[in-house]
Amino acid sequence: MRLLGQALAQQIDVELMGPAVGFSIDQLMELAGLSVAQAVAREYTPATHRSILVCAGPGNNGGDALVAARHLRLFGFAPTVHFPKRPSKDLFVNLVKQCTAYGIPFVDEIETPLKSSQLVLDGIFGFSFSGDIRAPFDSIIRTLKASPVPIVSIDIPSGWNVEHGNVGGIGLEPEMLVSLTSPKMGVRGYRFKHHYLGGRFVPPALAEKFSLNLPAFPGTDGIVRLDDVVEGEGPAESAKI
Ligand SMILES: NC(=O)C1=CN([C@@H]2O[C@H](COP(=O)(O)OP(=O)(O)OC[C@H]3O[C@@H](n4cnc5c(N)ncnc54)[C@H](O)[C@@H]3O)[C@@H](O)[C@H]2O)[C@H](O)CC1
Ligand SMILES: [K+]
Repeated sequence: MRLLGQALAQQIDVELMGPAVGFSIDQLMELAGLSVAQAVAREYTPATHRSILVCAGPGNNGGDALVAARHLRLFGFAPTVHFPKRPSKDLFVNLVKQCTAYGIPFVDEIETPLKSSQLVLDGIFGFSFSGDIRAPFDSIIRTLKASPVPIVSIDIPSGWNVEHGNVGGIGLEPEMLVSLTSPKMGVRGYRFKHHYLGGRFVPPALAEKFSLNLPAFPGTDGIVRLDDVVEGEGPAESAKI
């Protein structure tokens, strides 16, 4: 598999939504979030991990988390969402509306709900994260790091540099990662307890164009388990596993 740097991940995103392919962000986000919920349900059950604290950030990684929350609710889990910085775009307003219609509560702080959660879903930052973690996400990430509740991260653990990984150890340390499109360079060399690839939406011609070398998704599944340590070599943008 080709590991993606920040620029390449963003370029593929742009091409997916460009004139040649024609996806809308809503479509991609729905498929991404559904695959995250399916991967969570593959590894955890409502009997043991019913209460899930979903932390949604200010970008599309947060949108994926809101979509996943909605599907997790239908799969028998009880998500609670913390979404402190909400974009004004219709897409996000409607995702909040949908969660509310599904009876999913929104909370203003995470300390209390974290104590009664069995799992955290990390949709704080994705492939556009860079620089030092700004408020309020700095304290959210600190609180999550200090908690024993296991974390599932969407696309890349939040706080990790997309290309260089957990620089300074400031990022989350999830037990599960659901990479979307293809794993990011920052996770090279790490072994997660569970690592899945989701986001089964890349047209074969685009995968070919970028030499993504994606694994086969079994049957009709939207997810595939990646068992190996994420390895890769070569310069930025061209690392492979
Ligand atoms: N093709 C795909 O794989 C798809 C992936 N999806 C998901 O989208 C995210 C990437 O979304 P994007 O909106 O580009 O960015 P982020 O979610 O990473 O967040 C940007 C957001 O965060 C703010 N920010 C950046 N750095 C910091 C910082 N240091 N401190 C505080 N805030 C920061 C920034 O200002 C923005 O507001 C990808 O990872 C997938 O999860 C799509 O859903 C579908 C297609
Ligand atoms: K994340």
